[in-house]
Parts: sequence; structure tokens; C-alpha cells
Amino acid sequence: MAEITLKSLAHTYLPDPRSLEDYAIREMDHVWHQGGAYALLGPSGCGKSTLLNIISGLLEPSSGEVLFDGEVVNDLPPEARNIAQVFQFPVVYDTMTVYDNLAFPLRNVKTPAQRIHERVMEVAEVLELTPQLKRRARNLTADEKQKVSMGRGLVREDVSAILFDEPLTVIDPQLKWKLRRKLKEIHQRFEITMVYVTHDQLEASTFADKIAVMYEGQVVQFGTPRELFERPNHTFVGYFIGSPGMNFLEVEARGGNVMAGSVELAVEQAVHDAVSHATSTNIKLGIRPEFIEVHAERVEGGMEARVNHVQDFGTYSIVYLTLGRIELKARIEEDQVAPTGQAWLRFPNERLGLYIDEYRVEVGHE
Ligand SMILES: Nc1ncnc2c1ncn2[C@@H]1O[C@H](COP(=O)(O)OP(=O)(O)OP(=O)(O)O)[C@@H](O)[C@H]1O
Repeated sequence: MAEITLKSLAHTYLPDPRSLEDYAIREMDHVWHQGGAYALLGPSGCGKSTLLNIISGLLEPSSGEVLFDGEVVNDLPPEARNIAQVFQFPVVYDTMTVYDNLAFPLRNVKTPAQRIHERVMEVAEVLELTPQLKRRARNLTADEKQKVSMGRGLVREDVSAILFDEPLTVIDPQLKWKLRRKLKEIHQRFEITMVYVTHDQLEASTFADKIAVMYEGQVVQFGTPRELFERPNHTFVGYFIGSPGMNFLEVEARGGNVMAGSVELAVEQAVHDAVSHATSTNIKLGIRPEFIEVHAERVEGGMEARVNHVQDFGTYSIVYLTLGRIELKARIEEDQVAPTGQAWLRFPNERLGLYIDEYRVEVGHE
């Protein structure tokens, strides 16, 4: 069991990196605490697998340190790090039985036979593999094989952490949900540090207590699913989390007002001050579709927008709007009548986020 610390870690696959874009991992610090259930979430190519492989020792970082419980492990080979890794595709020995596959990692470290038996039976029970124990692995379905792969990771008691690299890719959609629940149960039972890599926000939030969102080789936010939804720290987190993602409006201070193109926005003085004092011109206001107030009639302080179309999802609808020249999406619940033609929008001040150079800037709400 271990706390995993990444210190000034960076990695490039190029021999002669010239710019930040040449780095698969841009210099970062991060701590995975002992016993946590974490997800590493981000789009394809953002560096998730690179980071996992550095932690497990399959890859040597270009610079920086990996520490387990405060000890630098950079020079330790994967087998000495006691990290179990479960990959996208099952790694099982086809000719062995399920029992022998599960026993293999323990026999390798010369565990007494009695203890091997106890552990294999325990792990098989948790993963619901007991009826398959005597079968050869080659006769299993893809998801049974992946359960064996997971079991091989879980069976050793001395593992510091288990890293899952998109482990449910090959699993039937109906079984995915069940296996995710199973992993969560296993986490609670074994109290082991688990890092689960995925590009699927739903998978991340059902498994993890805390999610690290990765973008362009960096962790741009580390927080609970709720924090990522309510206070995205970076515009990318806003876009990526939520369905649909957050709306962003490019704004500037003009004539004493905060303007989004030709539209004057009703914002608090503190937001106005922050916008007018910003040294950057990359300034955005973000608001989630859920938090835009949509009115079918003119209301005080409402900004007139055009309704382009409404998509009905049964319990809620997404309204596609144009405000000035800005395209917006708003979510309304089933009890609210969808507007047609025009709508009047209000942005509650406490739901607006200010982003300068893509990062959130906190301003006190009145
Ligand atoms: N062996 C390699 N040699 C060169 N470049 C690589 C290698 N492996 C990954 N990369 C590059 O490093 C970057 C990060 O890749 P990585 O596989 O870590 O991302 P990822 O988030 O895991 O993506 P995916 O979800 O598609 O697996 C990408 O630009 C990728 O092309």
C-alpha cells in the first residue's frame, strides 16, 4: 500500500524536444493518497497511458521523480515496485485454468500453498469467478478473461496500488456497469490505492471519489465529480465534463460594461472590475446549460435570444440558442415549456465563472 507522489515529472518521446507541445507529460506535481479510488480522465492522446506506465516503471520519465511513501523509485524495475496494472485487453495464460492464472502471481513470489488457496478463493468470490475456477482461460468470454486479469492484479497482498488502463473497453456495455460496481466494492474491501484511466466521464465518476482531469499532458484539475461540475478550474474541464459541456462567452470591458460581442451582460461589479483590470485579452465567462434561466416571455434583466431548435430527451430538453452572435445551449426540465422563436435569458451571477487565459479566476460574489 502506498502514497504515490509525482514530483516535477515530465516526459517526452522525442530526443530533442523544442517546445511544450513536444512533451507527452508537461512538468507536473501530483499526489495519489494511500487507499484512494481515483480516475485519470482525459481525451485520447492527453498522456494518460504515459503517466500510468511511468508510475508502474514500464517507462522511465525524462525528468522528475516518482515516490512511493516518500521513497524515490525511479531506479526500481516494474517487478520491484509492486504495482499491478490491468490493461485494455486481458492478459491471461490461455492454457492455464482460471485457478492457476489467479495463483500465478503468488506462486511467483513463493507464497505458501495454503495462503495461495485462501487468496484465490477470496478473489474469485469477489469477482464471481468461483464457478469458472477449473476452466481453461481460453474457453472464457472476453469479460470473464478481463475479470481474471483484474483478479491477477488483486490477488497479491503486497501491491502498492492497482492501475487500470481503460479496463472495460472489451466488455459488453451491459456488463460494464456491473463490473464498475464490482471494482468499487473491491476498493472498499481491500482499501488499496486504485487509479482508473478512462476517457469516459460517466465511468470516471461512478468509480472514483476524486478525478484528475488531464489535458495536453497536464492535470488541469483534481477534484470530486461535483467540484468538476460546479467549479471547473479550466475551460477544458468545463467543456469535457457535463452533457452538453459548459458554455463560454468571450467578453471584454467596454463603456463601463462587460460585453460579449454586441451583447451587454448583467454581471456583478466584481466581475466587471476583474475583466477591466485583466492584462490578457483571453477572457471568457462560463455558464453551464443547467444554470441558464430560459424564459418564454420578456423578463426584467433578460437578454433576448433566438431559439434555433429544441431537442427533447424526455425528462429534460436542450434548447439551442443564439445570443447576439454567440451560440449557447440551455437545459430545461420537463415541467418547463420550451420557448419557440425567441427567449429571454438570465445568467445567475453565482453560476457564472470567469476564465482568464483558460483558467478560472475567483471573484467574490455580492
Ligand atoms: N511510444 C511512443 N512513442 C512516441 N510517442 C508516443 C508513444 N506513446 C505515446 N506517444 C504520444 O504521447 C502522447 C500521449 O499519449 P498517451 O498514449 O499517453 O495518451 P492517452 O491519453 O493514454 O491516449 P489514449 O486514450 O488514446 O490511449 C500522444 O501524443 C502520443 O502520440
